[in-house]
Amino acid sequence: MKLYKGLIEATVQSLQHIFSDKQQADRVVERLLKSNPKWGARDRAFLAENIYEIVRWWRLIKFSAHLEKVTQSADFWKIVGVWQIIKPEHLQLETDNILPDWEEFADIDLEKVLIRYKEGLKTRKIAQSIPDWMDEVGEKELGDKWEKEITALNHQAPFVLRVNTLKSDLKSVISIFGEDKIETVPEIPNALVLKKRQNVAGQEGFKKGFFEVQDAGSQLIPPFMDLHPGQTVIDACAGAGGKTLQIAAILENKGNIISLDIENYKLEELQKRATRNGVKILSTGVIKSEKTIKELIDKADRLLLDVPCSGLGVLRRNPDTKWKLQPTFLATIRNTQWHILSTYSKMVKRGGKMVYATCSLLPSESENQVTRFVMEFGDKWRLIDERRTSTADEGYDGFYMALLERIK
Ligand SMILES: C[S@@+](CC[C@H](N)C(=O)[O-])C[C@H]1O[C@@H](n2cnc3c(N)ncnc32)[C@H](O)[C@@H]1O
Repeated sequence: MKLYKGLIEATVQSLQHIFSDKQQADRVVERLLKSNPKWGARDRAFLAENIYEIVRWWRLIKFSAHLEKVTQSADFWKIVGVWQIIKPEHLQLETDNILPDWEEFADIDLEKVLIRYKEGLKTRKIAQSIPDWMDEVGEKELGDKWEKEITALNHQAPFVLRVNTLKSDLKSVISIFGEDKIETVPEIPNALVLKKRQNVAGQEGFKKGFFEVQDAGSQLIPPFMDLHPGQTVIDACAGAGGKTLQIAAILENKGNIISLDIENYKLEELQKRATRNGVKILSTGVIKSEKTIKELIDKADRLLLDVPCSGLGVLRRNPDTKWKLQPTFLATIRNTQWHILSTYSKMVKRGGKMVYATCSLLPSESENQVTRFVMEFGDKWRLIDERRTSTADEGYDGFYMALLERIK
């Protein structure tokens, strides 16, 4: 594709916001596209894809560009230029005609870039573009599985919808997009994969709440909770409520859902989404202190603990996590997870069930927390089932879920 200077300039500025100003990549892209409504679909796709792919392959590009640090505007231009050379579809072209004759690209030597790129491919942490510490933790915790998972997590995620059965059905949503543009997912009855990424938020069907955007792996979690209409369900780390909405659909709007979080703005977003989705059984509450939890002791038939985590299982969607996550955060978040699991579990009534879930690949955030819980609270709880999804083997985001029953 011919490179347009305006688009490359916008890419450079966006990367500066992400790496120098530490802004979130998805917000930067969203703002960029919103503030330039005149750009056509092709330009928008080019920008979003280039920015995300450069964030994903940042270390490999930096290495290929022979850059120690990327701080000045000229460094960012070089990064964008080098990416044009090593991006897979251009590597296949075997042409030396990739970069336009712009002064910003003047010191990029294609031959040198390709030699350095090939050298980088020999070392996993450079080839897969991850920080040293992440490669060490991944290898230590996952052994041989690490390489194939991190490789799979470096591909663009599929674009998955969940049909909202409170307002629509599979057939109707398929007909909105056209049978040739969408695929079903055999294991997940209400999941649909759009073959081509598109902005669905502006569509009538979305505004009417007929479907939501939700990864297939995430859609496996609410059905894992053994839900039945009429139950009282607490979603204790609800965020903006992707899973709350699905729980409401499984309950057929019968029963009660109490969605909690420590962040009020997320619950406000959930309320808006719930209205759009036709959810009638939801109340929300901000967790300000332990009091909120104490008031709900023994109240829940089902509890979902979709705990905060490293997010290593969803790197396909949030590649900037690679560069923002710090090893010290892992220790802190494990403590938070343990606190949530050991104290919030009291909200489940006797005979009730809870699901502990993470979007992390690491056993230390997932299996090991549940093993510890069963060791310490085995007189009251039993583990019924566990599941881990694999991006490499199944194509879903990397989730972990454990179903536990309160027996006493
Ligand atoms: C993995 S996200 C939840 C995603 C959400 N369940 C969904 O399906 O969209 C974890 C959430 O836990 C919240 N959180 C962090 N610490 C918490 C705590 N101590 N108690 C409850 N929620 C917490 C975060 O604000 C975040 O929204």
